[in-house]
Amino acid sequence: MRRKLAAGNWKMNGTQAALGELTGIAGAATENGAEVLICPPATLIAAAVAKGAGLAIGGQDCHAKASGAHTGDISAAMLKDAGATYVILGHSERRADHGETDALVREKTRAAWDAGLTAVVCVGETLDQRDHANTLDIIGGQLAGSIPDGATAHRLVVAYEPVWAIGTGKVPTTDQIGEVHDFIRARLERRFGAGVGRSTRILYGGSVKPSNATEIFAVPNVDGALVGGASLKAADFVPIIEALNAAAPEA
Ligand SMILES: O=C[C@H](O)COP(=O)(O)O
Repeated sequence: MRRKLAAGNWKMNGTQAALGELTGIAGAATENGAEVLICPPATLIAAAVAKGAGLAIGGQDCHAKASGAHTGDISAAMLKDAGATYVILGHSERRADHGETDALVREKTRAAWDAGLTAVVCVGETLDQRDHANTLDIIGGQLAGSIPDGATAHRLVVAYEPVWAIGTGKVPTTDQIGEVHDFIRARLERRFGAGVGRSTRILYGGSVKPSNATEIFAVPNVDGALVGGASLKAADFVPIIEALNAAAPEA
């Protein structure tokens, strides 16, 4: 059985004052419900671990190397040392802003696994790619290129985030989400075997809000969400967690 996952990506938002939101968010995390993950800026990870009892805390990126002369970067082991258990990798904003390729994301994922972190590997098509009916080819290529051999359901989560849906208020239809999630599930089963493929969680991300969460979580093979803007405030994120808790478990 796949435990559902409500993941919040705070991106480059938040100072110490933002940690006050964690109390309300943690209040919605129950032992038998969805796992709740918050990925704050790196500066807040240790404090979030201290304050966010009942929450998993993650990083938003890590370097591919374990240590060395890489000014400004953070290794997977450093995230782990600060108390993180997850790290988001290959987010489209990093692919766009920092030129991250599938090959680099694969190296980072390997580094995350070596440090004992669960990697949330992001994939997603641009609007132009969707308009040219290339969505599944793009997703298939990103999956093949960004995930190293040796995946397990414990150390891998896949997040499907259409680039055109991030922060735009535009959301794919439930049929479009379902098509991509079914495709990702099939690719994971084909490459890593039925056991790993069926037990790996696949999140949807892109303009998830309290108003659309229930509909999205009813789509088969949607095991939760990677939420940006609506994870910054407990008042927005808690109803999303509750919608996930209310969603039927996967068949
Ligand atoms: O990582 C989160 C996604 O980029 C979604 O962001 P958003 O919920 O603000 O659209």
